[in-house]
Amino acid sequence: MRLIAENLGGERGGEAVFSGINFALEKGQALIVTGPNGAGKSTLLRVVAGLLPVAAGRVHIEGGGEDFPSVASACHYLGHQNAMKTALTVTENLRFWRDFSGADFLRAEEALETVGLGDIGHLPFGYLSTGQRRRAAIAKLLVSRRPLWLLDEPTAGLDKASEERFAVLMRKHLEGGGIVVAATHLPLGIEGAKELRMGEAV
Ligand SMILES: Nc1ncnc2c1ncn2[C@@H]1O[C@H](COP(=O)(O)OP(=O)(O)OP(=O)(O)O)[C@@H](O)[C@H]1O
Repeated sequence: MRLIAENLGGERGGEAVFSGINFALEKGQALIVTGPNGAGKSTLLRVVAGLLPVAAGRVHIEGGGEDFPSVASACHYLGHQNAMKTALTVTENLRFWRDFSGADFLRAEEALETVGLGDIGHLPFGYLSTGQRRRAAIAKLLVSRRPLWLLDEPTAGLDKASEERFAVLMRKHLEGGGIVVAATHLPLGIEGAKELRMGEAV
């Protein structure tokens, strides 16, 4: 399976934010997207995920077969907002995402154990600290099996131990043939990742 962007352009509010983006990622490869605030990293991830329209060029999956014919069907998108309902418990939120995304992987309880939140699944998501919310959102990546992880500043708000735990999860995902595209200002602990630096030319 490959993720390919060809001459990709994106815009916000009718203004071009980036253009001419090209990359091709094979199974097991990661792309780290860097650049200053406002460079268009989040916009790029949202365009790739299909949450914003493509303004120019195209982005597609090759060799995804029947299970993953499109980027949208192949990806987990982890945005700045954690996409969890504050009034539902952490476990209820993860069960929702497991049902919604299909391709069951870990159970909600197992995913929470994996991110070190095994004892707070019963709490409403709204009670969690910033870092705990991020860890619960990371657990969302583990409740259904999707090969492409699109991650927007995934480690923002995480303590050192959680950062390291997340690096292990990403490495496992890559070793299992997954693909990662991550926008970040911080090192993510993945060796051999490609880098795309944005904000230098539009
Ligand atoms: N809804 C919107 N309408 C108009 N312009 C927008 C909208 N959302 C974002 N922008 C603009 O698009 C540009 C790119 O923003 P984006 O969030 O993609 O940058 P970023 O590289 O992810 O920044 P950061 O490092 O601060 O997260 C910015 O100039 C921003 O002001």
